[in-house]
Amino acid sequence: ATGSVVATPAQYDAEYLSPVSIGTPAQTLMLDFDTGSSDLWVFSSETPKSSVQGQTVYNPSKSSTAKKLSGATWKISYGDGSSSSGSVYTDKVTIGGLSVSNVAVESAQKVSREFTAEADLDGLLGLAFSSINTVQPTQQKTFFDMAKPSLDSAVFTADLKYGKAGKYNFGYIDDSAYNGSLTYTAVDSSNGWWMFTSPGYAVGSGTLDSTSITGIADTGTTLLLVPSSVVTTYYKQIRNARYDSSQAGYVFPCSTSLPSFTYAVGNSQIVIPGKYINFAPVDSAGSSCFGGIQSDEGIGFSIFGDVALKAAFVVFDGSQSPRLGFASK
Ligand SMILES: O=C(CN1CCCCC1)Nc1ccc2c(c1)OCO2
Repeated sequence: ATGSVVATPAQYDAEYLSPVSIGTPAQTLMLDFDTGSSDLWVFSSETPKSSVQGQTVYNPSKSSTAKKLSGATWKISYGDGSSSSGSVYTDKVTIGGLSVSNVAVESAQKVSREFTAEADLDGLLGLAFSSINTVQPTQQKTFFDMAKPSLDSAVFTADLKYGKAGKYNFGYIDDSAYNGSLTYTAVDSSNGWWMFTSPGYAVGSGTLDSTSITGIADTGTTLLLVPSSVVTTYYKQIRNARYDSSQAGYVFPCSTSLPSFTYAVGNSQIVIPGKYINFAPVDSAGSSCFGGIQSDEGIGFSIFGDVALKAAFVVFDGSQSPRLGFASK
């Protein structure tokens, strides 16, 4: 089996949302596919009304295929400080024509204010390793792990785009979606993430600096978060860029033309065009813009978020020895 679903950007490409059908008859919600976590959770009929502001909710009592996972609970907090928690059902989940039965659908009984404020986001679909799923007392498998036995190939691919709809595919690699060839690189999944080491980077047309960057391929994080030495080197190339402590990041005039940022993958390179690194205006006047490359200070590793991933076609290979494949496009 295979599946293919659109990934539509929201809020200046801050997140990408995909339609997911849950239950019988189908209840379709817009979920944020997150390769940085491993819980499929949704706004639901159990979410306090005061916490639901525009989201579409999943109602298990209206699904003939829903089953309560008795005694199971979940609780998750993300690097940006947001969090959610609740109860667990199993139900049929269909993504882009790919149907999987008995998938753990985690019903939110609490969500933090960041999620309430995100009217377009109805939940998350975790695509990291099942070893970091938060359901207790019985840890649950991700949608991808549940689908794997039925897939033509044990892979999914992320083809996110700048300011327009991209795609997530399951079970196959669309060789027409990228240029040249895929370069595969080793993954350390021991902490549950798609972690890899980029052997170097370059700013603009400069030569490759062989400072390696170890981080996770994370579709759920908006920006590229890298060591401060790399951040400093990048913004040093931009006359009017400065660190704005009130924004806790580098900003520059929105009219600035930005240098590209290149990250190495094995012996090949992915070039992030400068315009991808102008993330969003920090003020309504739109005079000052927030950089798409910021520091990974305090995280413990770097994060190749959407700013980095949307410059590539990325294969998440979930075979016996997981690996990541990158190609330019
Ligand atoms: O929290 C996230 C991504 N997260 C995915 C689920 C929705 C809410 C955002 N990323 C993240 C991860 C580490 C961080 C960080 C942000 O800010 C500082 O460290």
